[in-house]
Amino acid sequence: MSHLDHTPSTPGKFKMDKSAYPYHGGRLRWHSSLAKLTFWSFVFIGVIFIFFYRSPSRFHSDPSRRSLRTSSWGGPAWEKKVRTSARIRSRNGFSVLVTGAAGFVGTHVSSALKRRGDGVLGLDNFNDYYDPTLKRARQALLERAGVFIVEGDINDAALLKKLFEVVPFTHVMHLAAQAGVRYAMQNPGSYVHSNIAGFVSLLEVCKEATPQPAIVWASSSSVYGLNTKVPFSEKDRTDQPASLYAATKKAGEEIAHTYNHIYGLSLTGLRFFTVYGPWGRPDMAYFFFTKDILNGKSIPIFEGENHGTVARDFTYIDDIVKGCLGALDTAQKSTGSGGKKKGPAQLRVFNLGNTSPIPVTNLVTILERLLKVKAKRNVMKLPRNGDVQFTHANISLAHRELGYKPTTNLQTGLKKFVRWYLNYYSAAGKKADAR
Ligand SMILES: O=C(O)[C@H]1O[C@H](OP(=O)(O)OP(=O)(O)OC[C@H]2O[C@@H](n3ccc(=O)[nH]c3=O)[C@H](O)[C@@H]2O)[C@H](O)[C@@H](O)[C@H]1O
Repeated sequence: MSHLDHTPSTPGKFKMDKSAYPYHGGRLRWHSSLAKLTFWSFVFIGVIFIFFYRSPSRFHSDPSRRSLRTSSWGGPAWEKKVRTSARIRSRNGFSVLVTGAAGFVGTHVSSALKRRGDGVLGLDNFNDYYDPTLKRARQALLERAGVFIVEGDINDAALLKKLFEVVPFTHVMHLAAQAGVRYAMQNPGSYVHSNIAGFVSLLEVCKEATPQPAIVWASSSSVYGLNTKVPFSEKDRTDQPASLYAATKKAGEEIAHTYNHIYGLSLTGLRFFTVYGPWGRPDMAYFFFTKDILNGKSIPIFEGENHGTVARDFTYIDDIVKGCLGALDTAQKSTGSGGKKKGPAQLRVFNLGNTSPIPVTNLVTILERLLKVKAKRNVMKLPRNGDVQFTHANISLAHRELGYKPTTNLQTGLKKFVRWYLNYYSAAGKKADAR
């Protein structure tokens, strides 16, 4: 019988029993030291394996985990870049921290603020929810305009604290989020990480700041969920979200109420309505429809029950930027400092839409004309993926309070988008990467 039969099933309790061996003298001692060496080598390899296997994977596909890893920051040169970027260059200007600055809306808002003389510092984790090269190209655009984007995650409290130590930001334009209605079914953790934990992490640093900044942040038209009353008004119910994305944006509005109530933070939520335009997001329909029409690929066009149309109140990016700047310009100061509230603070929510919902099929027709290519339409029932059948914004409140007045219709806006798309993707022979 081989001595292996004496090996218990739980190796950890394994104890070498010499009596199981018939040999004595030098040979026995040699055998037992070889066995010990073999045993401890396996233990050592096991420990190494566990260490590497358990450590965060550099190639983990879940952006919500990788985005916590931030590149190195700090030091005098880095602080100088931060201060220079955030320096106010116009009388009564603002110093704004723009989170998600390498994103679609973030890039446009940062550029507009910088152009009018505000100080702007960007923060972005450059995750790969969609093509990071597009984010890097936006970053280069902003760098040329004098906007520095710190590479980091809004969940990195130490980094946020450092930024507020270096710059007394007057405002935060919070646009960093996990966007996309349908992706929430594939990666729910990313929505909790960015839209809930990330927002709380940011608010925790803002409430401790002295002075506290005023905060304007991106909510979403999706909070109206399954509502049927149109157009959607800010006072309407928002308790029937159709997607996890919508639920995290609704939660954001409740979290904003809490930090306003306890700490005196001035908070303005903007409910964006399907924003589109140059430098847009490849995961959105107008963008990947363009790519697929050009590539002769069929495009899935959703329709409602009984062939009902699916429509969106598509809103052009330049109009959205005006709404964002109007919200920043009318934001009252936060009343607290160092985490202590000193009086009631402003709390607002606005619809930023175009007030003219357009069926998706019409969007495709406009794209066909602009691209001069016939689309291969694959009409299909609206899948149960978090999509809603229609959105339609009542913007009278934003018009009254922010002076918000959208001027770009879908035909005009898509023409500008297509011009940018053809130029961007042909210029460097870039491959369009839409999710
Ligand atoms: O307003 C918002 O707050 C949200 O706007 C955007 O969501 P949506 O309005 O869903 O935009 P988008 O995906 O471009 O689909 C456009 C239309 O095409 C339909 N659609 C979509 C995909 C497809 O394959 N086929 C199709 O018909 C689809 O049913 C829809 O009717 C942002 O992504 C989101 O982050 C959030 O900001």
